[in-house]
Amino acid sequence: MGWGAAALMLLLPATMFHLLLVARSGPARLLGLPPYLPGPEALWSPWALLLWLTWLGLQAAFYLLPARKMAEGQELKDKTRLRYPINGFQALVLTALLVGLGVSAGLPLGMLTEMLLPLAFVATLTAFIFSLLLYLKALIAPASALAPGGNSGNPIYDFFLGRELNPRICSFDCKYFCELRPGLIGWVLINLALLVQEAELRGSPSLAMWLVNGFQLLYVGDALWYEEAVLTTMDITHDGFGFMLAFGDLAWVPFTYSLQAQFLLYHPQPLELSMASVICLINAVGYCIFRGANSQKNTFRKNPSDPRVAGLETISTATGRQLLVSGWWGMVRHPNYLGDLIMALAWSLPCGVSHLLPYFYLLYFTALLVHREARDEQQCLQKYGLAWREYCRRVPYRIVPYIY
Ligand SMILES: NC(=O)C1=CN([C@@H]2O[C@H](COP(=O)(O)OP(=O)(O)OC[C@H]3O[C@@H](n4cnc5c(N)ncnc54)[C@H](OP(=O)(O)O)[C@@H]3O)[C@@H](O)[C@H]2O)C=CC1
Ligand SMILES: CC(C)CCC[C@@H](C)[C@H]1CC=C2C3=C(CC[C@@]21C)[C@@]1(C)CC[C@H](O)C(C)(C)[C@@H]1CC3
Repeated sequence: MGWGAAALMLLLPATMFHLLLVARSGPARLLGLPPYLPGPEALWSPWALLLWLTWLGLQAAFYLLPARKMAEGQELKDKTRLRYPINGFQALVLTALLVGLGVSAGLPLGMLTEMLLPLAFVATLTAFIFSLLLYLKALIAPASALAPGGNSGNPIYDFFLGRELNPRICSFDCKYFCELRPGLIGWVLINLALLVQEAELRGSPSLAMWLVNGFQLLYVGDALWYEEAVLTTMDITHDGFGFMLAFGDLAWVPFTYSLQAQFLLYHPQPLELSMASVICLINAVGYCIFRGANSQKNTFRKNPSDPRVAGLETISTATGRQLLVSGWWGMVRHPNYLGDLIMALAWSLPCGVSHLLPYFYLLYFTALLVHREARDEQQCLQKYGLAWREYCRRVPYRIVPYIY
């Protein structure tokens, strides 16, 4: 258990650096060796550290600004509910305004692309230090504040999965903040820097770069617009906050999710308008399924008699909650994952089919969602018992109709 966690703690950052190095290399081979191994001078830069800490500080300041709404989380073991500020979209807009002001005052945004390696390094370092502090903090937390997993007694495993469910410093919720702000907004900022750099190098950004930027901005904008929905995801309600999530949120998301744009900067791809239209259509279909399914479930969970969901067929469970068996949730058991995967395909297609590298996200994401689906299935079976079995009988496919 501890060995597996230790191996992942080495493997995940190594994979991220591999991707960063390979994306800028000529052959861009996902499965090949990286072109060179970066020395300390390529990884360490005090400027990158300063920039990273400023970024975290800025996002933390935006988090603390008055919010348009305070939302309540799920009920905790001690029957209390935490409150969360809903101002993520506001943070995105304020960041965009600040960056816009900076660029018009001559800030060389494209230069950010030269700093990706040292930035990824300091983000990884921060994730390690942060997880260590979280681990220590959990030692003095009451038992009711601990996550169901991550408390095995094996320090390496617990450090990796995270011991405390909702670590907070006063009202500042560390996990909720990291899940949506620095990493997700950082991802679209890196994408934008790559677009600006491409324009500087080649006169204008390519159509492929526009598409990747547009699609991923839509995804991040959507996540922040519907921020409240993240409060019901298993990351917030079930998983502890340890190295996996800290590294995932702070380093993995911004530096590997921007892989397609990184690839395009170093490997420009021609894209015809007709093909671009097909790709836009694929993204739109994926987005409609993803948003439709997530909103349908959230509306239903908030108020089952809401007219938008009141006509849907349901199964009653012994807990008093109901399960949807028609609408999006009657098509497959995880229609939101299906939509997300279709979008992931649309993000890679602008990069052409000559390289496997831009499809890394699609491959990784498929593995992540298949694993996540199995975990969720297990939890639902425990929660709903026979009613869940009945749901599985009526909706036999998990993610892809007639296939899986
Ligand atoms: N881009 C990325 O890296 C990632 C994106 N995601 C995305 O995050 C989103 C949230 O995913 P996730 O938190 O995993 O899971 P879901 O949003 O799918 O939530 C699963 C929960 O929904 C409820 N549920 C399941 N079936 C039904 C039904 N038929 N009727 C009503 N409620 C049902 C159950 O909880 P209950 O009954 O308690 O309400 C279940 O535990 C997804 O869109 C996913 O694609 C996720 C991970 C990574
Ligand atoms: C480093 C590991 C290999 C894996 C780490 C996993 C994390 C990167 C993901 C776990 C769940 C996530 C979610 C989103 C981003 C990726 C992580 C943190 C999410 C914020 C993306 C935007 C979506 O709209 C969402 C539904 C809000 C997502 C919630 C889960």
